[in-house]
Amino acid sequence: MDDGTDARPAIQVAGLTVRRGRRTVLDDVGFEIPRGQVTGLLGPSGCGKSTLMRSVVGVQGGVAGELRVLGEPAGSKRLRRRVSYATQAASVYDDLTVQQNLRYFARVLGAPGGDTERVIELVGLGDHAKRRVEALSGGQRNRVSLAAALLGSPDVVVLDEPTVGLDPVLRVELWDLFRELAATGTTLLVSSHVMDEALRCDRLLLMREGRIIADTSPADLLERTGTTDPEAAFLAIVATQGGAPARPPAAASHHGRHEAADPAEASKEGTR
Ligand SMILES: Nc1ncnc2c1ncn2[C@@H]1O[C@H](COP(=O)(O)OP(=O)(O)OP(=O)(O)O)[C@@H](O)[C@H]1O
Repeated sequence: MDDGTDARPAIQVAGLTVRRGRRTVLDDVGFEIPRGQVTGLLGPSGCGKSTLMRSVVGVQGGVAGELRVLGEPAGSKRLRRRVSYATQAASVYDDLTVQQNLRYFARVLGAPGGDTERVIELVGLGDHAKRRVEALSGGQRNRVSLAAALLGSPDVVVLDEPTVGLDPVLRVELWDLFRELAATGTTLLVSSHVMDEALRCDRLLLMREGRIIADTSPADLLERTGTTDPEAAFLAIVATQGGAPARPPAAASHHGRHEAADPAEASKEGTR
């Protein structure tokens, strides 16, 4: 666990450019993420959120630029147990129970005994611990994946759209969990295309078309744009940049999952 004595930002990114195939998917992106806070990465589908997260955890190919996590180069061995990542597609075994999945991941990660039960409770799956994952709903499966990302209490937790497919009550519960984790010193980077979730973050990175268009806090975002809701704020920022009107991120309530086109990339995906 991060002891909080290192004042450097948890994540430092400068001049990050990513090419996927012939496309420049991230274009000269730079930002810093403070420790012990929830930073939201928000933007419309396809703007590059997943690519950015994959870069931060060191599993993205075609990356140029400077990326440091907890002071180490992104993806370095020393970060293996300190940084966790839950992809959009739940990375779990269907034919095992929730508990068996997490016991397996706990062994692989060398997480302490008892951690399995702790994370199952944290994500609210206590009543489903003995059920096979194939019998769970999509949102419950995603929470198994989230639980795996919390094993071993990593210092930095990167979560790609963790609230997709959840009902409003569960969404609120998960955001409360993120806040609790941050209060104990964990740094969270959480992506969403639902702009309402912006208000639950400490910091915000708004993205559009491979660029960061705002690096701000929820209060500053609303004040700066003179708006009362984050969706309007996003549109206001796009307008000030002279861009074409964007389809507001929140307009999409459902959301397809990506598969890495490159099998090498796909094989690198996992909960950690
Ligand atoms: N394997 C790939 N090869 C080439 N281009 C890709 C590949 N994967 C994604 N892209 C493109 O990169 C861009 C960014 O994709 P990315 O998945 O990072 O966006 P996103 O903001 O996470 O979207 P979503 O919210 O829908 O998950 C998109 O335009 C997408 O079409």
